[in-house]
Amino acid sequence: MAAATAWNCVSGTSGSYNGVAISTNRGEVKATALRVGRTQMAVHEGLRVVYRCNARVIRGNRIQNVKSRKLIVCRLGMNLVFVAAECGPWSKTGGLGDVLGGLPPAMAANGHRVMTIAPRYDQYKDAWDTEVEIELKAGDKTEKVRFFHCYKRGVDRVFVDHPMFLEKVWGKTASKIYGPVAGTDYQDNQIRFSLLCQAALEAPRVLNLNSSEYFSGPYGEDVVFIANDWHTALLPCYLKNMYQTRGLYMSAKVAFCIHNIAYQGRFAFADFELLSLPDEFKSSFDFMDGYEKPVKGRKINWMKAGILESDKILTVSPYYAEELVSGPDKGVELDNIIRKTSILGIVNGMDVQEWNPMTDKFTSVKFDSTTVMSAKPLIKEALQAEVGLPVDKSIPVIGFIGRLEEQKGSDILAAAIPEFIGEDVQIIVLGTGKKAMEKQLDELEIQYPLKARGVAKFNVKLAHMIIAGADFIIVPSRFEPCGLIQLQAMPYGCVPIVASTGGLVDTVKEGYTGFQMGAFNVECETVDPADVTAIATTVTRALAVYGTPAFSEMIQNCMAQELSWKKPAKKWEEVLLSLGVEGSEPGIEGEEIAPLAKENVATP
Ligand SMILES: Nc1ncnc2c1ncn2[C@@H]1O[C@H](COP(=O)(O)OP(=O)(O)O[C@H]2O[C@H](CO)[C@@H](O)[C@H](O)[C@H]2O)[C@@H](O)[C@H]1O
Ligand SMILES: OC[C@H]1O[C@H](O[C@H]2[C@H](O)[C@@H](O)[C@@H](O[C@H]3[C@H](O)[C@@H](O)[C@@H](O)O[C@@H]3CO)O[C@@H]2CO)[C@H](O)[C@@H](O)[C@@H]1O
Repeated sequence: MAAATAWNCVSGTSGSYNGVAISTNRGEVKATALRVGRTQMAVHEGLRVVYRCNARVIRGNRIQNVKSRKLIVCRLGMNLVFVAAECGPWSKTGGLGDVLGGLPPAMAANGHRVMTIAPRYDQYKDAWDTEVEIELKAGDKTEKVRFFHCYKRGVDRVFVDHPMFLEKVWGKTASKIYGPVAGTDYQDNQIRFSLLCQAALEAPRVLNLNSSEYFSGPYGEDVVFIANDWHTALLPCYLKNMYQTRGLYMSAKVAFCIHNIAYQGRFAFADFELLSLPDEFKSSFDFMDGYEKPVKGRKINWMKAGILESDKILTVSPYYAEELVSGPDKGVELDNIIRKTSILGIVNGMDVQEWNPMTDKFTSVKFDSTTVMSAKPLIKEALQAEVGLPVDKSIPVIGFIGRLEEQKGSDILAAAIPEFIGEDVQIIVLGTGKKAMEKQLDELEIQYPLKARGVAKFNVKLAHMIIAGADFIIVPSRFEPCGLIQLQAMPYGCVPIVASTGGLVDTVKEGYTGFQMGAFNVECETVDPADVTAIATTVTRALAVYGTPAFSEMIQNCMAQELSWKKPAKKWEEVLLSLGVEGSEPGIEGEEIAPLAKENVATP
């Protein structure tokens, strides 16, 4: 066993252990510090990351087993600040909120100090006023923002309070985060998200956070910011222009993660004046396209600037990373920019506490891989009864859950249903979004009363019932950066039928854990007849396997996978460490610090 670098036992049973290695019940750890009890760790050569575990302390040729739950092995770790417009469960329109809910606790579990910063859209009952108020520039005005805070699952959850967030969304639903209705944006979104980025840069310096048993005081300046999607693209610009020019945050770095390149934040070129940035940044924002919206011709493009000004560009699956640089169609005209910077894809994890068939609070029967074959038919009957379809456990049921936008291909599915509905099958479609697509859902029941149901609602309970009771989940996306639905479905033995795009390629193996339909036409204005045929033929193929031993095997393959945030978090750690922020060190392998907090669940 290798000797560890300097480490220290701050208090408790055993004195000082300088210069030894320890092995823990989570594998060998080269400890850089050791702590016993709740005593706040005195910073020892900058070491402050702590973790509960049992440990075997090896001192020369003597091995000492220390079985205290209070024993904490410490390594340096990193200070991580995630910034986003959504943060589940407090705010969510879709997968972005889920990622901000799940990845930060997984990073904290590995011993890093982790903060998320998102707007305060509502009077969250678990987040308290820190009474820290700062003044920020917003266009030609000065605005005061306050920070609210709570500490959950090992993460400092920080919420930026300003009427531009709270007044617009409070009392309404989380789908109003970006605009009054799907497809329409608030006029002042640029000011709103400029405030978010500026506040995010202040938070690590001004907030004196002490809720954690393991950390205290402000995060300081040696931090990695993880900016997510276009709303946070100003952050690297402000970091350079407002701080580093003053000698602040000199070693801080920004990783920019693209969750969906379809939304880039394109605005009139003249709006650059609103951003409180000097002209030297103009070229990073400068963008020409052939579209008339929001204005004809030259524009600013927030995401382009975020990509160019950040230190590392990531996205949410390796295959999507390839698609983004493949050409203007899939890179949505930023392919040339991303080719310059390069990009890395890490597949998302999913919330294994919420999506667990053994503990699911929305299903009457709990199951695992040994009981799935007898449990699923019972849940299927409950599902059929819930949506008003004929109750018959022998009929294969296909589910769809998703935002009703062209991305998700619900319009292609609607066109394909007549092609396969003659088979012995039922289909249940759940989603909200564009009104025309919601109407398509309403029509399903009229057209196929005994076979199909469309539910135009955001309904978490029904989403769980579909995933637990349906035999297949269909994901006919034109493009899909990662996709969480197929991840959520597989632990329930709900076999995915997916378009071959983005993360759906990385996470669903043809014939092993699901069925691939081939890549669809990414043109959003048309429904390509070839894609309609691909859905119909693949569904027919899947239905032919239903009920056979091969299908049981697929169910087992799906359920055997480890789809939590654990593995992705390790990959994220590797990338963020490579940015070389002062004082950063790897964490350790750990379990989540506290159970899932579900006090504020946003329902768009
Ligand atoms: N009507 C409804 N009722 C209840 N629950 C519903 C629902 N509609 C959707 N959901 C839930 O919302 C989430 C949607 O996840 P997706 O991965 O499909 O995200 P989305 O496309 O929004 O996000 C983007 O970001 C994520 C995260 O990076 C990427 O996975 C994805 O490809 C990218 O497009 C899931 O948790 C799902 O269960
Ligand atoms: O989780 C779902 C997606 O949520 C985010 O996307 C939002 C996007 O960032 C916003 O700009 C807005 O998008 C609208 C767009 O601005 C507007 O021009 C028009 O095209 O309609 C769009 C939809 O209303 O809302 C999006 C959420 O609906 C997140 O950034 C994505 O990664 C997620 O996929």
